[in-house]
Amino acid sequence: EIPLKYGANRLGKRSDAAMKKFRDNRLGAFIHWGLYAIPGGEWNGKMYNGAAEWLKSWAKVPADEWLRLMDQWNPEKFNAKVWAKMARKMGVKYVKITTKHHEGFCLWPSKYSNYTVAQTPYKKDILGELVKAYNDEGIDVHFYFSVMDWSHPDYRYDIKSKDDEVAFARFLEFTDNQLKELATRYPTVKDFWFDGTWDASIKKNGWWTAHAEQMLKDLLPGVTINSRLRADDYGKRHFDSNGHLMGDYESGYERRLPDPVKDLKVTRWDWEACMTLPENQWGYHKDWSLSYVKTPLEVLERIVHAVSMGGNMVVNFGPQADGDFRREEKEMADAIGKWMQQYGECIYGCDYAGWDKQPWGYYTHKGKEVYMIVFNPPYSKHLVVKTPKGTKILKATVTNGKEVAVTETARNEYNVDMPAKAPEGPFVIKLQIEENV
Ligand SMILES: C#C[C@@H]1N[C@@H](C)[C@@H](O)[C@H]1O
Repeated sequence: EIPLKYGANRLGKRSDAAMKKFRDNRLGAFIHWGLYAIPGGEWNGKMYNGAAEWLKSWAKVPADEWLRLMDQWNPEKFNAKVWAKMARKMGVKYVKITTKHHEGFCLWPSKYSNYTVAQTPYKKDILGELVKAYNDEGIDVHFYFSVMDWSHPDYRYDIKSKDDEVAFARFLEFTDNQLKELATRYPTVKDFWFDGTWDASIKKNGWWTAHAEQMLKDLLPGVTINSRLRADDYGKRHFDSNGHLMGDYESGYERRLPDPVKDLKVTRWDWEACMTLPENQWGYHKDWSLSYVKTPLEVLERIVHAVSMGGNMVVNFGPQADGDFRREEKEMADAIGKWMQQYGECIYGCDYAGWDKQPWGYYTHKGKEVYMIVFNPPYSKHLVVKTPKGTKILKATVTNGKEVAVTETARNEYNVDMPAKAPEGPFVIKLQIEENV
């Protein structure tokens, strides 16, 4: 192996309680909320169909002009308790909040920046209100933090001169200060999800990424850190130059998922995917007609797909500037919540089953049980199941406890009958199994 000073600190999955909780949570929500919610994708009368939180970039708005949006930041409908109840009803076990996105506006009153909620008409600590409200509902809070900061004069996309080096060193110190501030002000935070780490300036400072991870772990024992923060001695990201995962879980699956047959390598490590409802809108965009918007069924399938491969799924919400959510997002949260209420046991605490993928849907596994989550019921009314060598199916029940017939058709092959009255929409059959027979 290539000797590395800033490569992976650990081989294999973390096995401590904090990581187990991260893993068992399985379903999270993303909150992308910042100044970008005010223009909602429109600038000087022109609508941009790129991601709304990148509008400053699409419309080439100078930082000082963009940050003047702070004068309008006063979400009069914002109620952290209402947001937390919506998350609980959706069945998410954690929420990732954008503490600071690329624009540099901080949802907390950072003493290291003039671009924070404290300098807006709203004044109050939004992040603090949200952390308390979610925690009071038993929901873990994770912090999204963008290293790239378009508001900061010392940010550099690349390091091409001594001046760049000196400025970027100041920037990294500023970033350390903000991270320490977040960790000490909000000690119940469970995870840092870093973004905006793809520039050459970060790749050339792999040492800092390892330092930032260690600094947070010293301040918050058990905290989890995503792979996207990390760059090794040679600028390799997520996986170091020896192919080992850096950070505690892979975070490369943004708006995409590993193939359930060809990409089974992901089951060897922890990973978390995140997704948007439109094709690519994280922050609030006024006009969702500009791209396809996923149905609850399509969102559900992505959640189940991720868990079936041993990953977590985070579904994104982009609150309006007034602090309320758009109708489509409220309806989505409601629809997912109804399904999770009925079938959540096949998601929470579940993992990759290691059984061959079948066309009718997905498997998840917990203890002595394997769950079949059926999205595509076959005309044959039989669900073909192939178990690994040495594994037998003892019994199959639908969630209301009713048994369905299981017929062995060959060694390690079974037909599991569809329930006589198949429920509307994706449903779950629970298999009692016996292994090493
Ligand atoms: C690119 C990019 C960013 N990564 C996603 C999680 C959003 O924050 C988007 O703006």
